[in-house]
Amino acid sequence: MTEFWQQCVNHLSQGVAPAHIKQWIMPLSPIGFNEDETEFQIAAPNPLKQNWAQMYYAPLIKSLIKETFNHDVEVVVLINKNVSANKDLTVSTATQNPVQVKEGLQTTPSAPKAQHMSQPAVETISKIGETQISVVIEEDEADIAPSQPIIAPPIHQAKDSSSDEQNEVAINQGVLDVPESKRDLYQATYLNPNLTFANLVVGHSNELAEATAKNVVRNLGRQGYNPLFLYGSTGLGKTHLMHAIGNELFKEGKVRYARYIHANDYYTEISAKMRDGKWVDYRLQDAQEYAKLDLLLIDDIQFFRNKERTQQEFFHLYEALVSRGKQIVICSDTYPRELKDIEERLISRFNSGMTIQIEPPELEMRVAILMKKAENHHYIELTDEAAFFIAKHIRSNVRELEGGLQKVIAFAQFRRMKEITVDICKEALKDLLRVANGLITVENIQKTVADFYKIKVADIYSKSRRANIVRVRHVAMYLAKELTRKSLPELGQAFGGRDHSTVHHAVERITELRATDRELNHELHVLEQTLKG
Ligand SMILES: Nc1ncnc2c1ncn2[C@@H]1O[C@H](COP(=O)(O)OP(=O)(O)OP(=O)(O)O)[C@@H](O)[C@H]1O
Repeated sequence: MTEFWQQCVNHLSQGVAPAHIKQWIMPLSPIGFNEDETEFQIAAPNPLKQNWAQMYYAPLIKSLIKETFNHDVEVVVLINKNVSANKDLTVSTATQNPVQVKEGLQTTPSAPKAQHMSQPAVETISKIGETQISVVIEEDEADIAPSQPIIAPPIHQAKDSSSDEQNEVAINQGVLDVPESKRDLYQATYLNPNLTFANLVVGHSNELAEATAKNVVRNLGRQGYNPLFLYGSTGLGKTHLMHAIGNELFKEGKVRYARYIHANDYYTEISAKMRDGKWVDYRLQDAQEYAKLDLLLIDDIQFFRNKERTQQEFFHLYEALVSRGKQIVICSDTYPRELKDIEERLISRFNSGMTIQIEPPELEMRVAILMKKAENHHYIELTDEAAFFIAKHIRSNVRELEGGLQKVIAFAQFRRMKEITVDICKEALKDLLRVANGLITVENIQKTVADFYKIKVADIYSKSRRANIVRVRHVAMYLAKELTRKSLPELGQAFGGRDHSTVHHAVERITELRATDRELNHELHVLEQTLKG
């Protein structure tokens, strides 16, 4: 058992930061097989570590058991608060470096090494109950210069899938490393190599979407999966998943010509050609190029709203691709039937493949995402309590969660603190907590906005259609959506009994304007700061 557990630890530790090993892997200990040998049980000291281990480590241990003992078992992680091993663990954090499995004990191919790796520096022996665990820590220059962006090694680095080096796309430290021969092709895809399946955290809210995305990779262009239509609110990982599909397909050599494009950029391309009198050129060249694609990934399709010419053009492209069995993946903030001002023939096509929703992540998943993102920053340690604290207070979406973590890290770095505690989070996220704790009310927003633009609060509730009043009302609605947890119907009610769609429209309008109107952006910034105190 000791030897086998050593193998498990080695396997789980590959390419993983020491802080992470110390925090997540070392606290686990083997219990053993149950009586009828259908389960291999592991003990974890608390529910968080139990969840994490069940989600990420159990499948790997299961396959290792299959490999080693040729035995199919379920791996079950149980809580045992008395895992006394925790006290005895002595994983060195003297260097904050990737851990390589000690030679001779290794049973699986080692993870690709970071480019600057030097010789092993420290060998550490840890004790779990009766089990001796050893890991060798190596020096890595990347850690010496933490200010450089470091891409997190995924918990388990993907292994190179092909022996044909010419056609191989290796994954190195979570970044797609595209061979020279394919670099131009890859660049033309506009894919982001950092958005992969390996660094996507999977939980209840996106497990179906992730599984379906992987099915698309397996069944490329197959009816029933084409198009894949992913929808959900902002910042939940739709774009990430879309890029992951593209990267995986490119890596596996299943597509040669792929393209990721935001719907608004597609529209801009088309309208620029029309404006410049180059429509014929567009149809003869650009449109032909699009039609050659093996894979089209189009983001935020709701931006096609009311853009009739773009919709027509896209319809022709869609038909050209799907009729040749080429894959299309679409993202949207809503499901196809709910899309506004989009041609019926497009909507019915969007509906004809696989439509999957991504939902906001639940607490455990938010914690897991934070832990995963914190791995990118080898020079800090995010404590379990701090991760829980952030996850409890930032619930809306992953983008905001990332923003919160960045704030906390910047705050800790500025004060030269390595360990991120709840106190640091409270201090760093003061603004955010005011919002989260409901200290900002709709009434407060209405009053502040009315004062700022020098109109009466009553005008905001009123039915007035005067342009300046409508604009101020929209700004107040936008801020109320951003800074409170009220739903759209609740906000409609708070703004003089209006329909939720009115608030939705106001939020969309101000969001769009804010991206282009610097003055409005500045005003909103001032208002946000005033309201957050
Ligand atoms: N499950 C996840 N695991 C890891 N990172 C995630 C996950 N979900 C989202 N993210 C990260 O959160 C950020 C926002 O995600 P993304 O841009 O994919 O959201 P989106 O749903 O496309 O939002 P929008 O509709 O606003 O475009 C990205 O940095 C992404 O990598």
